Amino acid sequence: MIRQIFGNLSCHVNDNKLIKIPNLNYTDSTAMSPTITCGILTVSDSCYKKEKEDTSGKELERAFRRAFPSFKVTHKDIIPDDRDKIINTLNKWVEDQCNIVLTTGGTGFSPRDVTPEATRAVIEKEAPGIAYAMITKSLAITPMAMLSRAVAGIKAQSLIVNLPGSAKGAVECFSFIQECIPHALALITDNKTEVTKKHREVQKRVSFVDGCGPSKVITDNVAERPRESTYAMLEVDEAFELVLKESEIRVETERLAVENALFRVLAEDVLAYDDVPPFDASVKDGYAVLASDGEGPRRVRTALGAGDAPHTSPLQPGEAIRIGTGAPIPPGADAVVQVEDTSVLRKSKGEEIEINVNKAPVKGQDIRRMGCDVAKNTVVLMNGERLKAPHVGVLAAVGKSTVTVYKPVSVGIFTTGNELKEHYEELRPGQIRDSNRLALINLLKECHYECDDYGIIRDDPDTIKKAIATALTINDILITTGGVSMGEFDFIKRVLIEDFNATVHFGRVNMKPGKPTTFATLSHEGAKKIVFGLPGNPVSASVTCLLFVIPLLRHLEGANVWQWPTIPYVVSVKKQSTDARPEYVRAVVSYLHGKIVAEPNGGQISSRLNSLVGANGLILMPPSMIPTREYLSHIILIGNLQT
Ligand SMILES: Nc1nc2c(c(=O)[nH]1)N[C@H]1C(S)=C(S)[C@@H](COP(=O)(O)OP(=O)(O)OC[C@H]3O[C@@H](n4cnc5c(N)ncnc54)[C@H](O)[C@@H]3O)O[C@H]1N2
Ligand code: MOO
Ligand SMILES: [Mg+2]
Repeated sequence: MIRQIFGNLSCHVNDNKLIKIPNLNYTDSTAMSPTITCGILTVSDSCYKKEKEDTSGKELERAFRRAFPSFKVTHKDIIPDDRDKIINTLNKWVEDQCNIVLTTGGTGFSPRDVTPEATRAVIEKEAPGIAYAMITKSLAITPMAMLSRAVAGIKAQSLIVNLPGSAKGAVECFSFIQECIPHALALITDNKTEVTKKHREVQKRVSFVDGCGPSKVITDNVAERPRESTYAMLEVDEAFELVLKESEIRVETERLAVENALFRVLAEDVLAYDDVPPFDASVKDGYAVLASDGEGPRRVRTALGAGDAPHTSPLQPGEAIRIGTGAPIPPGADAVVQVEDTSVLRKSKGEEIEINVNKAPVKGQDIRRMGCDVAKNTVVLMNGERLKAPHVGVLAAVGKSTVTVYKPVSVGIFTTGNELKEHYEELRPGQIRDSNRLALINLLKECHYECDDYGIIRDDPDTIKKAIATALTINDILITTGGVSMGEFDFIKRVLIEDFNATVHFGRVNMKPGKPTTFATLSHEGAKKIVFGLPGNPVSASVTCLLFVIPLLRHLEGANVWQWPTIPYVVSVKKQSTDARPEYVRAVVSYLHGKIVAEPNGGQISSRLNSLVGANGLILMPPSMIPTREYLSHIILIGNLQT
């Protein structure tokens, strides 16, 4: 059974423990007063006529509320692509003192698209930087972004921003500018306290950044570093949803000879060039006969083996043609009688002259009809299927010599830590061997992904910055390990934010192991890049690679199955630890006497990589405060089930 592994995890959540900060990448200045108000205006002929649902307006409102829980959406409307109507509505909302008006729709090239023109007629000052930011960031996702004509500007104390008409485009563009909205509004409304605070923040050199969310902590000084992480603790399923949502990058395809395509994912539906088999063929070694002759004697006219062409005149009543398995059925014959159901009546010089059919044949018996395995011009394999041995065999059978497959995204990896040495080096006091790099590179290899190795990087912001820049110039996805928790040498998040202007979508996940798992996207040299900052503890690094990185790689590679298979499993809740996180227990899972049995694979401390040696499953243990003794959970199968 294959299904999404994270689908049912939310039931394991202890709500009291959740810190729900839905968006991490803005400053929601709740301290600003009075309450900021927003209007969301959908400009669309078809939505106005109710021919289409207004998903863009709804999604945008949702994104806005998530980003700014303390702001109020006071105005909403759907109007047609009509210049005067747009102008009137915008003017009315400005008069009503809406602080920010987001429009969606009418920004493109079609004749009816007039939102930018109407907006320009209303605003007093244009804010081209906002439109520029949206276009630049969108270009990293799609070249279509260059077709946007969106305008942003200020009238009185209102900021008006045009967003694209598609729900995805509108929400995406909003996410690109949301960070600056509170400060923009503080400036427009002349909120001096907020403005000064922000200016001080921006000018200060950032040393400890933990979180870029509401309680962004900025200090030069270790004694003032945050005592609590300011990253929201996301549930695993929430976090993975974000990974999927935020990881849209262009995936290329290539054409490969079938013999080199093992484990690649098909990027086309494959049609059979030929019928398989290409002719009616015998299923047995025996005699091609006429069923209507019933049982009794047959004169053996000739013989046909596999590979022979059936160039014989049609079979006559009373005749048989000796036939081999896979040989073409001769014209006229309508059944095959296996040799076991016959006896020899007459022979000459070792050749059969006459045989007896001992059992009356049935019409069609032991004949494999042309195209019965695969019919010509039908789809035999579908886009998204990963090619394993039988797939390659089927491709060969239907006469396919090359196939279009997706190119796997390119991945790079480095580990961080001043304590780390290569596995072949001598250790000095305080040093340990780097096990994460080889474990992860080989875990990826097991899943058929190659990655570029950038070695061990010291815990130093400049060195980390250079390593990230080098890797992201070559790779689309970067995996790092270490340096993502609360320590004074944990620099990964800080470098990503400060030096790469990355959006850190999450920096903490409610899971054991793997709590400080970090996921960020950024634009580097004009292209969108993805960074997984995995925790340094060896088990944490491997488990989070299994649960986040590998499913994403499969998804990006176009595979229609990207999650590990799961099986339902009842766990007995014995432990009572203070650590409330749901735990992914490394286990040996077997099928014994009709039952699934799972044994934890020794000590489960996050440094003990041996817990993964021989483990084929991760038992999801509920958080320790769940009071029941038995709990229906599931096992994630990361290897083959033992029997
Ligand atoms: N005050 C807090 N401390 C820690 C927390 C926390 O919430 N508050 N979280 C703990 C958890 S959970 C984890 S997991 C780790 C993650 O730490 P980092 O990602 O910052 O990783 P490092 O500090 O660099 O290293 C942690 C640990 O792993 C060893 N390590 C690192 N890299 C490798 C490698 N390539 N091969 C082998 N071993 C490696 C390193 O020596 C450390 O022992 O943070 C906890 N702390
Ligand atoms: O979450 Mo950490 O990964 O416990 O060791
Ligand atoms: Mg650390």
